[in-house]
Amino acid sequence: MVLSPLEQQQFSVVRPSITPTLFHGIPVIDLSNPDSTSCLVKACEDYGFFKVINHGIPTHFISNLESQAIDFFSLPLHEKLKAGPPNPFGYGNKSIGHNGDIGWLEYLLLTTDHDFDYQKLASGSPQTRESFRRAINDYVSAVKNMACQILELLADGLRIQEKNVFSKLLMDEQSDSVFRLNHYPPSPDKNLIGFGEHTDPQIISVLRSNNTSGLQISLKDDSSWFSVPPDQDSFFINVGDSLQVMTNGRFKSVKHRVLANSEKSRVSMIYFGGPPLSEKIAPLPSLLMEGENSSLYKEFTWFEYKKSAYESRLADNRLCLFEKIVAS
Ligand SMILES: C=C1C[C@]23C[C@@]1(O)CC[C@H]2[C@@]12CC[C@H](O)[C@@](C)(C(=O)O1)[C@H]2[C@@H]3C(=O)O
Ligand SMILES: O=C(O)CCC(=O)C(=O)O
Ligand SMILES: [Fe+2]
Repeated sequence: MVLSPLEQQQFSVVRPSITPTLFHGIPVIDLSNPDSTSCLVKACEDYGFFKVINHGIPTHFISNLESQAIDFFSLPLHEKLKAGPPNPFGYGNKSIGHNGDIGWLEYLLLTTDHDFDYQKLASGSPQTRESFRRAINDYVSAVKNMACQILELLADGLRIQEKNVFSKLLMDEQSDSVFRLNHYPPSPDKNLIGFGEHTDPQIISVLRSNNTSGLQISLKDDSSWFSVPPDQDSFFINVGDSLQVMTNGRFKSVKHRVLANSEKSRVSMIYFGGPPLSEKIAPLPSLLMEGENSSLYKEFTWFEYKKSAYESRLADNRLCLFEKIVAS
């Protein structure tokens, strides 16, 4: 990929100024260990981010999808562009969202229901497209089940009676979940931003990447960045804005970004578990203090939040529009 003069200007604006530190303290959750619940809750409170091992997702679902994604991204640009633009779903190149954000990446943004027209997936035989579609479906179904398992453990850890209070939103037929394949080619400059800083608007995000570094997280209100050592055999989980609201701020929606790598390409696959559009998002009553109106957020529907989020720039604080003004 080559940058146009205009893009060069835009990219120079997003050059990071702080040298990142490798973060070795990432909570590691062993999903095969029945005692992991309290560590899970703590990880969501402290960081809104953790790594999952012993997840039980078949390795071939991951490797099959990764190799088909690489085949797709290896196609000539004019073929890939036939699967775009991503409004809302399809192939995108450097431009992220519709409000001027750019990054050193190309991607495929897909619905997790059957709305996406796989015919758009560029050249190749109908069999190639069918096999790509099947690889995506197998992977997404497995990862969605894992996300639900995690959400049920979290509800349990928060002593919420209704164990599926979060997971039912992803399991709902109308769930507005998204799947994304990102490809960051080796960059001409090691300080280029691959995917600018942001929080994910949904409930939970499940990220898997190859062994190329680049993901960074920012902890709590600190503005310094920590690099996440890549691990292609594990999954990384982000708490999204909606889960922060449903837990009345107890869980933190983690700020993250990706720096491009000047030596190797990075391929990531992310499932964003979201609620149905009509779902009301508000702090769960059992997490509020009894007898007091301690809710930090105004109630909104996922449709309202998503609309507002998609009108914002990546780095904007999207939740502040929905925060209650607390009298001092
Ligand atoms: C700049 C934008 C891209 C984004 C929509 C938005 O207006 C703000 C949120 C962005 C984000 C971040 C997480 C996911 O990658 C994503 C698909 C999402 O739901 O919200 C992207 C959106 C996008 O790439 O369209
Ligand atoms: O590609 C990655 O590793 C992360 C990308 C990301 O944060 C996103 O797509 O929302
Ligand atoms: Fe993200």
